[in-house]
Amino acid sequence: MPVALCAMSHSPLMGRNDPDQEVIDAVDAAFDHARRFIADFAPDLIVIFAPDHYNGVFYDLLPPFCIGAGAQSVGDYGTEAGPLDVDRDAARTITREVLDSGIDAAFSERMHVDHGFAQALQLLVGSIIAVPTVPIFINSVAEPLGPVSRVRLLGETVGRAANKLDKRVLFVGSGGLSHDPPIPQFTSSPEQVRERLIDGRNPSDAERKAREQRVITAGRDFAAGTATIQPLNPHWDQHLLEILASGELEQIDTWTNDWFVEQAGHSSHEVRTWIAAYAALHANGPYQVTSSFYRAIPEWIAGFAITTALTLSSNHTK
Ligand SMILES: O=C(O)CCc1cccc(O)c1O
Ligand SMILES: [Fe+2]
Repeated sequence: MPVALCAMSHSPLMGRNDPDQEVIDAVDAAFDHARRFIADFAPDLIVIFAPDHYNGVFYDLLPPFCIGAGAQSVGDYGTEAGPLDVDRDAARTITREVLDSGIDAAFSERMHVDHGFAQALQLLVGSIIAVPTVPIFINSVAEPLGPVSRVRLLGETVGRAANKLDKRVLFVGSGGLSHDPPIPQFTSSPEQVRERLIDGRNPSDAERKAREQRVITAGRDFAAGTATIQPLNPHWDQHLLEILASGELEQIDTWTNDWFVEQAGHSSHEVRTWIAAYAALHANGPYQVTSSFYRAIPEWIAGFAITTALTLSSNHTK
């Protein structure tokens, strides 16, 4: 069965701290294109790779990867809350293949997910329950992180597993590219913040709002040039997009985690979700990027990209 890919940056500052209308229109057009691409492909299943931002996964038990056979969206930043429509059988099949191949992914029957998953699903297919989904968490925020090469191998095995499902599978990656929003680092945080990073589920409405407001304010300051957060890096972003489009994903294996941070900020690790999605596509044969949008958007604290891709064998088949 054919497979396809859509990878996209997310940012909860969309609609909250907007850039010029011209930029919004360009992003809207790129999302319209992605939505049409997905509608034309008509996926039976979405396998979505996304990070978490201390809303669903915490330092009390922090796996590098986790596959959900059931998942619950926390509804941060006004995203849709509640259960995702998870294809439990597909999740178990994929998990077995991943574990058999020697990738020690965690597994959850009730994975808690945040805007990393929900915003992507809402923007691409309208809702967190529009299309049966297998959600795959990739830690991209909470250090320490393992080598990025492992993410490629995870994606590859997920791609092989998806190939055996007898379903039209869309791989989605959600996150990135260069950006450094104000997410606390455990080692440099005071005790009270550490506690929230260890076990911060179910914050009060006031706590959640205060946190969200801090990020929104940071976006305003960043766009005004008065924030201390790291600049976006459009050159690095373009370079990454070129490598992903080339299919030579092993090139990224040599990039160290420190280099990601130096070049593109702490949250650039979120491109792990893109690497996994592209590796999953790659496992199904040579592919072609069919559309690629990029803008550096400081208002959203995001090197913001949207790409779509198809394996050559899925082109023009249905
Ligand atoms: O609230 C947070 O923890 C971070 C929100 C956030 C902001 C900009 C870009 C992102 O990718 C993102 O996730
Ligand atoms: Fe993010």
